[in-house]
Amino acid sequence: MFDKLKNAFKSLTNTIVNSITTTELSEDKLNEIRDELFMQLVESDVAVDVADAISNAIVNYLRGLKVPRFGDKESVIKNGIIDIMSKLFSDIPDVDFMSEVIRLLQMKKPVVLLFLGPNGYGKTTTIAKITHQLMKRGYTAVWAAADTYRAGAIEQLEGHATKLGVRVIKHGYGSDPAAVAYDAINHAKVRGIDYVMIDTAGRMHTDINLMNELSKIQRVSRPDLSIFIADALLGNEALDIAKYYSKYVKIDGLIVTKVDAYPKGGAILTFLYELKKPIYFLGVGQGYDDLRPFSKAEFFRQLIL
Ligand SMILES: Nc1nc2c(ncn2[C@@H]2O[C@H](COP(=O)(O)OP(=O)(O)OP(=O)(O)O)[C@@H](O)[C@H]2O)c(=O)[nH]1
Repeated sequence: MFDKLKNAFKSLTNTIVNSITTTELSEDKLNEIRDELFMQLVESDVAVDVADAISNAIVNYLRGLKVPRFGDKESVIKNGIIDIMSKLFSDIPDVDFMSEVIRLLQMKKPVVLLFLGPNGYGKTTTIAKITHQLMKRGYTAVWAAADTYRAGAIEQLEGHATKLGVRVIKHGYGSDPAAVAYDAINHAKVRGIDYVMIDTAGRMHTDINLMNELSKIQRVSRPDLSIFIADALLGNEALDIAKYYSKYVKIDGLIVTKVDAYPKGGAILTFLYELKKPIYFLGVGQGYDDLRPFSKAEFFRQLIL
């Protein structure tokens, strides 16, 4: 995964290892390294501002750096770059999603999870994947079919629900989605169900009615976590949409889908840097087990080591 982004860091390390000696790198060489890294990051789908911040931070680290003549240059440099990346992204927490939702359940029941994002980004599939993970650990869930707008949305949710053996709380199309969410939470309270997953509509994101609708669902259901589903393949578009959503609804964290079909990898750095929200999982396929917990530290190690 992320081959293009990994190659960008690999060629960066190679250039540095081949140029750095016991003397410092010249300003000309540093500029060359910065420009080359910037280009490769942008080609790997990292947004321009983010590519700029990363290449500047790395060049600042290299300025004045000397490595011992017989030292292991490569590992000094790789670890240095990991350190710089960790500092640059230090204001975004790493959250272990499963531990967090299980911790929340010690304090209240049901735990309410709200899923947000445009149509087709993978909301429904992700709800099914997370439910499957929770059910494997012995927890119970109910789903709220709060996309009462798009024809077929309820049936699509029910398709996954049948496979997993989950109850779907639904009203008719055109009904108030906040009422569906409210009913699902009550259902869970009465039956002692652990988790409520709320599926929401994702039609044209600039639709102000949709934003008001989502904001009402959030007010009524008071979710413990509101999760934006971001499609990796749609990088910058997904970023703009997430920013737009966040003017109207609170977003606690992200799940990035379709990473299996996305060798570039750069959108992950862009989402982290621009949105300053934790990424809980990466979606890596269409099956229910195709969900990988995400950790920044691990991601940087994968890219650089
Ligand atoms: N390869 C891959 N496909 C995925 C992933 N997540 C979702 N998909 C596929 O993306 C398509 C859209 O996913 P849905 O879950 O239907 O998306 P949605 O956001 O609920 O969209 P609507 O149903 O249009 O509201 C489906 O074909 C999924 O199987 C993933 O991580 N990897």
